[in-house]
Amino acid sequence: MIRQKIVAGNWKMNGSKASISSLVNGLLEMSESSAEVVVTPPFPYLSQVADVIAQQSGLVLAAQNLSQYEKGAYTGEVSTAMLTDFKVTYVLVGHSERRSLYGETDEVVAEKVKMALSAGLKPILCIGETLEEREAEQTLLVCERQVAAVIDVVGIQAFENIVIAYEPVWAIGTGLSASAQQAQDVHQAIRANLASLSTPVSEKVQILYGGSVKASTSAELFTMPDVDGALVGGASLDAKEFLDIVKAAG
Ligand SMILES: O=C(CO)COP(=O)(O)O
Repeated sequence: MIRQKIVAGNWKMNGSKASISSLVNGLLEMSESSAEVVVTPPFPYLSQVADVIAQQSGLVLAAQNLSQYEKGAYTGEVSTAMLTDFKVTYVLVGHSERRSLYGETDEVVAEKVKMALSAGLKPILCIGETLEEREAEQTLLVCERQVAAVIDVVGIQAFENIVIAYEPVWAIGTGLSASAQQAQDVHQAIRANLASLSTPVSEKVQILYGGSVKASTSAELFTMPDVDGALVGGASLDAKEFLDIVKAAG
């Protein structure tokens, strides 16, 4: 099955009004691409980016996080209704930084996925093992556990509307990317695991790779049959570098 590639930039906690304006303007130089191109600004800049991309199709808006609660006394949180108000399409859920620095458990991640889906947002479910877990040969076990926790809450069919991002923790922000083959091996195993529950769903689900993706490594990465795009951190802060990754996706 042909799956559309997604190239998503996760800007994390970076930028200012001025730098984000110039980054988005740089991205508007994008030429035709068969890939879906997604940008994920920090919350305060969603509106600024939404306004620019409303006038220029080709970029799709994502948020970095959401609350698992609907509304009310949750100081500092952002609800799905607020995200849909700004025409957000995708939302990252369970990024490893959220899991490790903010204590998001598999259960919280699953609740957030459920909340996102109920509002019509598409979750990009981030999974991946630490270096310690890889060395203990637990990579697949960890990924399967993280996916299973979500299946338990939303069911396998819901994965028709969920994107998976495999982001090995040891490759995030370290400059140490997984090789294209290492990514392919894990993606294939994740898909096979989903196939044991539903082949149509497993064939449809897009699995992105994230972790030190650069323009120079992305071409090989995108030749892998089970790699359906990339979730890019650092390199997405540079318009030219990011657009080169988009180009490599086709
Ligand atoms: O965490 C990531 C994307 O969500 C990857 O970050 P880097 O590309 O900076 O390693």
